[in-house]
Amino acid sequence: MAPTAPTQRPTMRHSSAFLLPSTAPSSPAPGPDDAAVALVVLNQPLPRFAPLLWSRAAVRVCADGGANRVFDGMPALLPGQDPDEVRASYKPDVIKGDMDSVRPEVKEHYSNLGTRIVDESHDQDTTDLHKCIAFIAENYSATNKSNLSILVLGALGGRFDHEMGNINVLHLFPSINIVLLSDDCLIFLLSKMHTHEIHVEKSIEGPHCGLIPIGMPSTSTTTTGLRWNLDNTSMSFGGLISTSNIVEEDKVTVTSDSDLMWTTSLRK
Ligand SMILES: Nc1ncnc2c1ncn2[C@@H]1O[C@H](COP(=O)(O)OP(=O)(O)OP(=O)(O)O)[C@@H](O)[C@H]1O
Ligand SMILES: Cc1ncc(C[n+]2csc(CCO)c2C)c(N)n1
Repeated sequence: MAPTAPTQRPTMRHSSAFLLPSTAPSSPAPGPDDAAVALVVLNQPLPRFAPLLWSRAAVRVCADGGANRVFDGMPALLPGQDPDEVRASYKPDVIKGDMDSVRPEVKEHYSNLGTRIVDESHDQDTTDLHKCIAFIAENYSATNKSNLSILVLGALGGRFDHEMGNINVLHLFPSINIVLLSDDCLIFLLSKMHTHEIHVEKSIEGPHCGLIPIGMPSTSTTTTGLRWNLDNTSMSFGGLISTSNIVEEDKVTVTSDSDLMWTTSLRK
């Protein structure tokens, strides 16, 4: 009998070029071949790069109290500009959630500017972030979704139950490229269906990184480009997980028999 061919997975490429300033010499602002960006703002302090990502996004959605953060936080991040003008130009397309956190005057302000308000207070089983991702997924056709990145601002560094709920959303929508962001780090999911090529933008991210089997153990993970690479290695909670690892090369590759969370630190 002929030997079985090793499983070949298609390669998926990842890059955080969306965080590069437009003036960066190595990389221009995203062009027509780049993924479309949808932005979701959560109810946490806005990261410093919020105005940049806002300007790159095709659609901007606030999860409930995330609208307060845009209303209060964008003028604070743009101190040279008139706060009223900032509030007029940084207008969310949608505010969605169970509406127990957005302040009435903030809701009124954006509603008057034409923001769509989607009140789902009847649903107490899904989080506001889940509701926002579902909204974006429903409003993008299947073909567009493969070319869509959803960037989630304020997803980490707050309440632990919220952080875990935010990470669960990555697993609820495994076929959508979702990146959880804070001022300090980013996280995305690496599906076991692909080999992953992660292009690390060293001017803005690293050197610290982690590769974490969050849903179930991995019996075999292989990497290149890290200081402590895995070579057909098992990972599980209670055993080895790869934290405090270091990115050594511009390109990191990961192949695993389980979905893994990839995280890198962001430079200040
Ligand atoms: N402390 C936090 N840490 C991490 N994420 C947060 C935190 N607070 C809010 N979020 C995120 O922002 C979203 C909107 O939060 P908001 O405070 O408006 O409503 P909530 O009632 O606390 O959240 P939910 O309705 O989802 O339980 C949440 O779904 C969550 O994703
Ligand atoms: C088993 C279980 N645990 C917690 C909640 C509470 N909860 C989860 S999402 C959500 C909506 C918040 O906008 C709320 C209240 C639930 N429903 N079911």
